[in-house]
Amino acid sequence: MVKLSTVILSEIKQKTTRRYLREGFKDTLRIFVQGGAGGNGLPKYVLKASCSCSANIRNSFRFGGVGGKGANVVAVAKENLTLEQVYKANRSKRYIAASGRHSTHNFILGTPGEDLKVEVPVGVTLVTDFGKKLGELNEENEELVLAKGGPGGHPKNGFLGVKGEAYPVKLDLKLIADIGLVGFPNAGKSTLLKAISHAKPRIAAYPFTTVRPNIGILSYKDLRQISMADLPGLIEGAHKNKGMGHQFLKHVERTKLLLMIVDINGFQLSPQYPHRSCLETIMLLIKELEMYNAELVKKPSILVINKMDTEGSIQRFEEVKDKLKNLKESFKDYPSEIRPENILKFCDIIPVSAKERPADVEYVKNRLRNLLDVLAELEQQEQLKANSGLYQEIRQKISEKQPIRV
Ligand SMILES: Nc1nc2c(ncn2[C@@H]2O[C@H](COP(=O)(O)OP(=O)(O)OP(=O)(O)O)[C@@H](O)[C@H]2O)c(=O)[nH]1
Repeated sequence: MVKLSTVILSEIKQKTTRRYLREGFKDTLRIFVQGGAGGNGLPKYVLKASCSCSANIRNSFRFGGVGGKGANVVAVAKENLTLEQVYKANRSKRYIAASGRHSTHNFILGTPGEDLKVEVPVGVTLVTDFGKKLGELNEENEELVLAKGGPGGHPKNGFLGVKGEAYPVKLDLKLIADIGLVGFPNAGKSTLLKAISHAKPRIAAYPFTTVRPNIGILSYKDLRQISMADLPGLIEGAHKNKGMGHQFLKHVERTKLLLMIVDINGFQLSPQYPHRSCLETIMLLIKELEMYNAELVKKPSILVINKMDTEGSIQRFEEVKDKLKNLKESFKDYPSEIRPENILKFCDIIPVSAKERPADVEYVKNRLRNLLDVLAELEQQEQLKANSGLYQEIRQKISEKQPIRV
């Protein structure tokens, strides 16, 4: 018995001691929202002679007084707010809006409750427990009604105020960055982010130093700024929920460009795991992206091969260079469990030393900007095309209705 409990306890202990799992970065928060109840109406329309309301109002409500509408719970997006701050501001996580006032002889029209505003970070998606997406808030001061207040009591509902909507809502924060930096632990993501931007990520010679996404800003001479998010914790088998699983991959969904970074020497998570070569690492990373969301693989991407200052790196790069040009062919002999079905087409493959060679980092920085500029131009052209179609349609409709008189 004693032995059994020791075994169970030691298992529990093992499961909870991973440091990187305990750190407190919140990118989801579940709250409970409830709209206010409507106030009761006044069934009797026998209004006192002393009623202070005007004859007009009394006339309009001669069938009885109407209760005030219950208040809504409304989410308001705020920049520079984190989900931790939302949680700390209200640890109960319950947001219950005020009820509407009852209708009285003196106040036939009950006063509606005042909406309850919940400040949430910009970039949040709001989903109910039933999987219904209420909406997204992507701009400062954008608002979204989370739970509607109930209508006040009136003749049609028997003068009884109706309860407001009530349910739990999940706040799902997706960082909004132009570039998403993905790679297995120790590839040099933090080192590159630090060298390329003003971010101050933690860097150490062991995996999982980064436990939360870091955002760096790439500043250019013409004052253009580009944001880059370092998304940590991705490991082989993340789709089976290993490590932090795909916890941070959702942030990639909103980035315009993927920057995949691998160590030229490959990667080994721990002695229990097989050593993966640089090519295998790329394959596994694509597989993980694909397992999370096949759409991610279609994103424009750049591949950075890091640690090109280490011994034997040049020779290794020479060996792998040609294989990188035709990934489909290079991956074909691997077993299907680790081989992705879709192949990511890199816009560029850049060998660098993020730690030792600032010129390499500068090159990556400029290349990223070029690519984002090209993407923006393409997007603009697409939009113009779509708009010109729309304008033509509108013009045609107008001319059909009002033929141009010459
Ligand atoms: N020789 C060499 N070492 C590098 C280079 N880039 C990073 N490193 C080292 O590799 C180790 C891991 O670097 P990080 O930048 O922390 O790697 P990471 O991908 O952010 O790791 P996680 O935080 O675990 O996700 C550190 O010891 C770095 O100093 C490089 O270009 N050359």
